[in-house]
Amino acid sequence: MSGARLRGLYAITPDALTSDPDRLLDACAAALRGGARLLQYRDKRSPAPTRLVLARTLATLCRTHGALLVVNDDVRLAIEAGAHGVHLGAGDGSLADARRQLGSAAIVGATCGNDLMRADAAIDAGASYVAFGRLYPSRSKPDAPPADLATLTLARERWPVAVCGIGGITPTLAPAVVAAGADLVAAIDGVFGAADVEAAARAYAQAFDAGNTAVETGN
Ligand SMILES: Cc1ncc(COP(=O)(O)OP(=O)(O)O)c(N)n1
Ligand SMILES: Cc1nc(C(=O)O)sc1CCOP(=O)(O)O
Ligand SMILES: [Mg+2]
Repeated sequence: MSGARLRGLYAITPDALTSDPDRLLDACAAALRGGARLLQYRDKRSPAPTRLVLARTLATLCRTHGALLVVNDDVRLAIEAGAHGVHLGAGDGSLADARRQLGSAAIVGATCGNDLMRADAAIDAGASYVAFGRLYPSRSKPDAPPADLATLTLARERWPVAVCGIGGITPTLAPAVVAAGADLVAAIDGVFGAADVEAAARAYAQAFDAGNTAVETGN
């Protein structure tokens, strides 16, 4: 599936579950059953051996569901785990080096804030998608600087690579993000903070259904 266009719900693992692998794996399985197309393993707390075991298990789980695993921050872990790719922010190392190490079929995602020039440089360096956020107030990352839906629209018009929106996106807000031009809607709390993770993921996935016009701007 790596060669296919990236589109759909992009669920990102929450800090709250990284210390409880069984609950983490159950919640990720539910998100994938609900229709998440990409899963990001984002774990800044666990020791390296635990992260390798979890990343390998999540890569297998994603394959079982026809989905893709992206590892946050760590190219080496992505390779060792057999993940489909990596997501890198400004301080996480070179996108071009990641592309070289992972190969042409891998996913290499880049944090771009609200900055189209950063996106331009990321695409030149080989990014598969460019992520803009935070679009709404975020409980998971409250200090992330704000970004506009209009930036998604400009990026969508300008480049052929996938455009990702992130930050405070709930299932209710997802249709507005897709309407603005997002190919990928990334979310932590809206998926994994839900009482029913599978149902929440399904609600996000519906934002990508043709003809969904249930746009709520959140403003
Ligand atoms: C899809 C997606 N977009 C943005 C980020 C943020 O990455 P970064 O700026 O490196 O911050 P951390 O997530 O590492 O705290 C992301 N992880 N995923
Ligand atoms: C990890 C992350 N990066 C962001 C950015 O703007 O770059 S916002 C964010 C948190 C996303 O979680 P939630 O869906 O719970 O707001
Ligand atoms: Mg990072």
